[in-house]
Amino acid sequence: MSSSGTGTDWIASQGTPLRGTLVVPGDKSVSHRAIMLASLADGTSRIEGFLEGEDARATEAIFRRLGVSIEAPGPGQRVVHGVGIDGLRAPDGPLDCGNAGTGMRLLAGLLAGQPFDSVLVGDASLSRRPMKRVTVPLARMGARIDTADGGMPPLHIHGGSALQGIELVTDVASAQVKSALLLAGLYARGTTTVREPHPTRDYTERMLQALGWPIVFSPGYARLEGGHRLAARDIVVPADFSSAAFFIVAASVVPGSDLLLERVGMNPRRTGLLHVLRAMGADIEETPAGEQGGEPVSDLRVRHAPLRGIDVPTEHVADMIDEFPALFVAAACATGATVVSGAAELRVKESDRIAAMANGLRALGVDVDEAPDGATIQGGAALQGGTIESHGDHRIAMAFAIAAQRATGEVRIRDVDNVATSFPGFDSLARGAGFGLVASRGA
Ligand SMILES: O=C(O)C1=C[C@@H](OP(=O)(O)O)[C@@H](O)[C@H](O)C1
Ligand SMILES: C=C(OP(=O)(O)O)C(=O)O
Repeated sequence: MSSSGTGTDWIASQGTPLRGTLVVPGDKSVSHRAIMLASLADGTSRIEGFLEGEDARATEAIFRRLGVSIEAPGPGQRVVHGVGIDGLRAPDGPLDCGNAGTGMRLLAGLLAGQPFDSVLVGDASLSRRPMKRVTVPLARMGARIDTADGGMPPLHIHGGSALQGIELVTDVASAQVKSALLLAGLYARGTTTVREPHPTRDYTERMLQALGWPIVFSPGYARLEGGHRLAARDIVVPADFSSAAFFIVAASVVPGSDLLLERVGMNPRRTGLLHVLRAMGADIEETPAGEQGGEPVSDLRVRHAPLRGIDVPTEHVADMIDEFPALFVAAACATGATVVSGAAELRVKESDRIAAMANGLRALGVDVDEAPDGATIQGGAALQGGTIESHGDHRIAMAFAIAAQRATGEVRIRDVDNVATSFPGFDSLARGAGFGLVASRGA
């Protein structure tokens, strides 16, 4: 997605207290994996709650190009006719991952094990994101992948390599890297073992197990061997915690709010934001609502509460990696300073999220000090109106839509089309809950 400002803008301003009951769309991480693993399974899998966002749809389109028949009988529904672990066929051209780091990195591992060549490309933002984190360890397994200069996409993956299972310790805490190695491990001789510096989301491991592939895993550790098969199974995708996070923060910071978010996915590797917000004084009542697709889900009732700044414990960073844009806004609305550290990964997401949030908050009158791996946000000052660059990053755009609900003037958020990658319909859901938010042609 371009960051030139030629797309849609939002004009956001204070609305009413946030009230009502919301269900946010399906989890992006689970949706990518559901398409991938159902495609490789023997038999037909039905997916419910599939995220109708551009990232997950890009992965779906890629598997169609790889010869998998996927029906879409209704919104959020997919019927995937699996071709079996060795059933993918060579694509007739480059495969477009769109804006999705998850799609490209997981596919790098999966396609490295195929007998055919493939090329993975992405949009302008994805084309600037680092891929050596997957290509270097995959090369140690025997994969042959060429990148552009500096380890950037496109990825030219040479098929027909004999992969060898090895033990790898990842340099960064990244579920994408871990998953790429495990997916290559499906095609490797012997055992692939991955250890992580901090535990990350384990959806790949859980879904492999649910589809019958023997795997041993615990936080920060996963081990599997090649040579098995996957059995088709129906998959229910829970609501995405990272999408719910914007409403959790919004209801916390807008006075008078009382919002119920129903059946939110509560995988413990995703919910770091809840610990941090509660430590800041947030009022979040959690009622377990059973399981969906093997994941715990809860109803979350969030009421406005005064927040105070904290030092964010680094142990929570990996468990809230996509929630920092929203957290920066909570910090700006809290009294006192909030210190974020150990979060250098934020600099290599869809945008440099530390710089994008620091610059945007400064434009609204907030004092922010940047560090290489985080920032100190001085909360408590009244937020002003202003113009914000989203840098074509969905999470930056949504974070500033929340900030605007506390601003004294109008906030123009530029270039918000990218929100459709993870949260299609965010603006209408937000307006329904009480946000002041209208779309406008980019100025
Ligand atoms: O595995 C996944 O589905 C994801 C892992 C995280 O990325 P990293 O693995 O780069 O931390 C996260 O930021 C991304 O939105 C989704
Ligand atoms: C970083 C994200 O996704 P991806 O890496 O898949 O582009 C995100 O959704 O915030």
